[in-house]
Amino acid sequence: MTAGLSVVCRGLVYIYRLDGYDIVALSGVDLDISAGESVALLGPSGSGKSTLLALLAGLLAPSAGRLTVGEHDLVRATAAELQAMRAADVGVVLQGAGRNLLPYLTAEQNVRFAQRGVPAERRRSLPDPREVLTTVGLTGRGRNRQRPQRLSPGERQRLALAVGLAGRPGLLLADEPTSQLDTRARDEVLLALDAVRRAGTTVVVVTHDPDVGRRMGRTVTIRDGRVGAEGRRGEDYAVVGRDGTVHLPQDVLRMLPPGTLVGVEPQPDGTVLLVPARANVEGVQ
Ligand SMILES: Nc1ncnc2c1ncn2[C@@H]1O[C@H](COP(=O)(O)OP(=O)(O)OP(=O)(O)O)[C@@H](O)[C@H]1O
Repeated sequence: MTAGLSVVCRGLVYIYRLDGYDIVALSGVDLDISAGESVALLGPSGSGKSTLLALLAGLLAPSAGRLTVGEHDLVRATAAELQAMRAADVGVVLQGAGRNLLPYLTAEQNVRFAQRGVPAERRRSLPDPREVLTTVGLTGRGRNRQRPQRLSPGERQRLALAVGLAGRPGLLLADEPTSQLDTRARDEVLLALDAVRRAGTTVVVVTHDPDVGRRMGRTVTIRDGRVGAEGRRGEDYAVVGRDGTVHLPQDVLRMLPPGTLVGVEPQPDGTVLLVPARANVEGVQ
């Protein structure tokens, strides 16, 4: 078993500075992920998913707010501490399997190479590369001795996962691990992610694929740089932001387009009614 790492984001902000302009990619993310939990990050293009993943990986430093991964405070950490965290505790699988792999090494050598980055005192307790390949279903038929080019797209993606897992991280982050795969290859990757989860690793996956979301147990939808909605055990919820705003689901937004005046009426049974103002009410257009 691997000791999964928890994640805490509080009012997390990230601003890109580009040609003198500020681009606010994350505008106050509040998110708790428990040790060993698996979460799919969903959301429209440009909503900030990849930026959040890069912050969790310690590849970007927060502009404001709080962020901890296990015992690591990623706001206070020095560059050397972040590097040590990445080497020992966090596995990152970049979008596009090939970007994670060295083409001239075999599958087994790719995993072994990734293990070299782990601090020496931890390296002794790492699993054999073949064991890591077994976790992602990549054993048999001599696949451990194949170079990435000789593997199928699904196998390559699973090898990329194995490379991310090589150092037995407490947190695995994967950006779009099932994109550009056919249904069968995608199912193989999902099975591999199930195995990673069962081993106790915390898993955060950025995806556009609703099936991946369903499989992960919990979905977190990023909208306009913050958590807009969550799905848990098949139920969908809007999330109240720290400023009291709520992103309404699309079907409700069609009934209450932006600019609609609504009365917010708490009910005795604990529910809350949103009542659109009638257009003929005096003073209300
Ligand atoms: N390197 C960068 N420099 C400037 N702005 C950036 C940079 N990377 C992302 N952005 C901007 O930050 C915002 C969030 O981008 P991000 O890539 O995190 O979103 P995303 O949800 O992952 O999108 P996608 O699903 O298309 O990958 C967008 O407005 C994007 O244009």
